[in-house]
Amino acid sequence: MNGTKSLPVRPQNHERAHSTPMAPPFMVSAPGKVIVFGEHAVVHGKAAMAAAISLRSYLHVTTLSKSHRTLRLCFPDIGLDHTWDIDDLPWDVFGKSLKKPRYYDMVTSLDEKLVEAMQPSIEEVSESEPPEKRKIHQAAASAFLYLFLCLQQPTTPAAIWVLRSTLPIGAGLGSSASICVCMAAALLKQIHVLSGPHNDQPDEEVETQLERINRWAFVGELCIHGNPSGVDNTVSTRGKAVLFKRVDYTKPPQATPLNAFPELPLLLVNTKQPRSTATEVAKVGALKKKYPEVTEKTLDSIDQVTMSAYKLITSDSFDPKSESNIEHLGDLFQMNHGFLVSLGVSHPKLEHIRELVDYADIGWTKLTGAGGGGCAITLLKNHVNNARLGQLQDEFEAAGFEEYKTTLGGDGVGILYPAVLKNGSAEKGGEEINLQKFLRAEGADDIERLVGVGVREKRPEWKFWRFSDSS
Ligand SMILES: Nc1ncnc2c1ncn2[C@@H]1O[C@H](COP(=O)(O)OP(=O)(O)O)[C@@H](O)[C@H]1O
Ligand SMILES: C[C@@](O)(CCOP(=O)(O)O)CC(=O)O
Repeated sequence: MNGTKSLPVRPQNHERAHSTPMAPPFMVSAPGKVIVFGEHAVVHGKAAMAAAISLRSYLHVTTLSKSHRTLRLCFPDIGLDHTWDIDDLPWDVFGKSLKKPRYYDMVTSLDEKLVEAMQPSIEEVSESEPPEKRKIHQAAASAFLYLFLCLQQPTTPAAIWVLRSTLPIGAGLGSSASICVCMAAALLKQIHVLSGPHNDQPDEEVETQLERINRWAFVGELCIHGNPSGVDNTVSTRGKAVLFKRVDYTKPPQATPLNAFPELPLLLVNTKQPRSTATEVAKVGALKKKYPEVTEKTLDSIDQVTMSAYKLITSDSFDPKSESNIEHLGDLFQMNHGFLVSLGVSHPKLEHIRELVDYADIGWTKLTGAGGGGCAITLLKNHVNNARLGQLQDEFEAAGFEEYKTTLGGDGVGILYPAVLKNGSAEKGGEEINLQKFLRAEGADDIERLVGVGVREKRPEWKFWRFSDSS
């Protein structure tokens, strides 16, 4: 079935009239991240340090009555609107040659038979779009469909899935991981295999839920960019900050929480140069194949930088207000960036940001995420002159870059069930967030205002799986 062409798309009136929702609409949200140290090296078994940011994805699920048999994806950020008939999906691949995975299984690679069986359903997505756009649509649709087929049944109720994000897409801030975490959590919630989240949930139970979501989010990431390390989905699921390492892909990764991640004075700047994580990761893979020894040594050096930063940040004496501590961390930023340049994943626009900061002499810059464009982070020196900073920000703007205001170390995946917020609303019982309202929100600020998890204001209706010792 082809999707509607014009967006934003709302259900037709007759669609609404015939739909007696079986379950209330609900929402799921998960954050993006910045990799502070160790991108790319982490794909090759080295350590990385990453923190959740306050920019997030939001997924809204409306279950339809039994008279409907459709599965509709409405992802307006990328202009995707596609509807499948649930009965046309390749359910019969399971049981023949392929055992259907269970929701608690650990899946670490994509099954070629399932990928192949899904192909006709993916081929019909955005047929009339230009190839580049179609690729973006098909990547997101494949991640969803793969998880849907693995986790749900042919008898699953019809639903409309609306996804919106306040994250820039393909800019190194983990947009793909945050949407995969949302999809995995919502699909698991729909089949009632998640307990909570609720206050006083024992830590072991919290761990089980987060692990379950994270495993499936990783599978979604496999569909979008082929060879993910898992750091992005891990920090997006768990929130806060983590030191992450995955040596053996058949086992869960090591993720050491960094609950007391320091409040670092960071600038986050987007070159707006589009690139794909898959391409950048493949570049490093090719370099390693061509020059195994030198590349391995460079990756090892990045590992040492990351571990050195970890030691520094977690030492009792670390104080972000201390000039020498910040300078130490800044030197590590500079070294990490240099190694990434030598791996070939920088971009002239990223170098331009670094040069502007270097000329202003107010901090240390490194690319963050896959590079090749996307974002850079700058660690500011203490006592930076405001006028100088303002001038630098003007220079960023003049170069066509965009700066984001964000805080580090927030909550991971959260659920709003049902999709109702008090919002100081006069509506009895609170304001119901239906999909029309969600689709009408214009831009990131409006999305935050309507359904944001509450970085600026308290939104207690959003629930998170939190450990007892996390502040
Ligand atoms: N808001 C969104 N809506 C739909 N798809 C998205 C969204 N954000 C990310 N994606 C999917 O993720 C892909 C970007 O992934 P990637 O190249 O890894 O970039 P990033 O560094 O932002 O994670 C997009 O091509 C698209 O398929
Ligand atoms: C380059 C890498 O280390 C980070 C990619 O981050 P992003 O997709 O650019 O946000 C890849 C990975 O860890 O899977």
